[in-house]
Amino acid sequence: MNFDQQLQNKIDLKTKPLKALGQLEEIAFKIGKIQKTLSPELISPSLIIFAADHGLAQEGISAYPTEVTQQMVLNFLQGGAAINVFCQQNNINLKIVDAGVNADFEKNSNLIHAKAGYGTQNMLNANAMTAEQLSFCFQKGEDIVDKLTKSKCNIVGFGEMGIGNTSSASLLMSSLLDIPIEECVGRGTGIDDIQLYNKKVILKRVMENRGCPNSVEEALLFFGGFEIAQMYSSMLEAYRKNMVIMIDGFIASSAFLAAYKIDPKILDNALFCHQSDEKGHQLLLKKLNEKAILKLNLRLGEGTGCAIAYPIIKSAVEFLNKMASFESAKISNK
Ligand SMILES: Cc1cc2ncn([C@H]3O[C@H](COP(=O)(O)O)[C@@H](O)[C@H]3O)c2cc1C
Ligand SMILES: O=C(O)c1cccnc1
Repeated sequence: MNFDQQLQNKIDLKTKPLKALGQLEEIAFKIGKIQKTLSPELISPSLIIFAADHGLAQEGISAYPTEVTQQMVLNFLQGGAAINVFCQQNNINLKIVDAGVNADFEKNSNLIHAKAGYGTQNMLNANAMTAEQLSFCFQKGEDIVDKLTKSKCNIVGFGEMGIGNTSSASLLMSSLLDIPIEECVGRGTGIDDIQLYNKKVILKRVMENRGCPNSVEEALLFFGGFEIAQMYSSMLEAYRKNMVIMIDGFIASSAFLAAYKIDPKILDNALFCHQSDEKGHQLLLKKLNEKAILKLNLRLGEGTGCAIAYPIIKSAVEFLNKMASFESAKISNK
């Protein structure tokens, strides 16, 4: 029996009808395969929120003002956001990264300073970032995950905060998958019909003004943001370090899509924690041929889908390690 067969056999011989633990069995198989063991472990689960501002937010493409990005970073540091509550509930270690917020923050042990600028450029008039800023983001994203693995962490989720970033995510999705932008644009923080119409017009104009990117790097350079570029390189580094990678909603998935375009094998390490209500996410998952763990109509970001799905992921590992087999429990198998 090869390793895959041994792992499947261990799952199949648990005291349950064949396949009766459904998607939990797929998760257990995936994690066993990542860690190349029949007895996988989840160590020091962590979640990193990348925060940054977006120049395009000046164009009225979000329901909320840009100051909310910096205000939410303070909320994360004070423990008051949704992600704080769910991370605390599930013992997930949380770090916040200032990837390029339009404000300066006081030193804080939970805040990582990785500022590429005070927000991206307005993409209508210029590339979101310079080549220097992009390579800075790549370096920081890698360093952050590298440091995390020093604490033996082997499972990491990625979240984000940045008013206007559903626009970046839609532009990345449209350009990387060659799908018309209309199919990739949604209501983000909850814009109304008129604002949605305006958002589509603006994003079409961005695409005309920037042109068609010739590479993943160029797509990130054109459409940003700093938090998405850092998430992208962090995900690739997490893959190189063979971690289990938890993917949140639409925005995190757009960063993942960019990473996938560079190295499709990253899919082997990824768990899509939930299907966001943001239009575009369902199609993105379909294009990757991936099924999310949860569908709770969340449309928040911050990594909340990862933190909520984590106990389910843990259940998959627990049943694989702790459930009796037909043989050990002396139960008749068919
Ligand atoms: C209070 C508040 C908390 C948030 N936490 C995440 N987002 C989410 O909404 C933003 C994306 O939506 P859009 O592109 O429409 O601006 C991101 O910051 C995302 O993380 C929030 C948004 C708000 C207003
Ligand atoms: O799915 C997401 O990541 C999302 C959706 C809406 C707003 N912010 C984030």
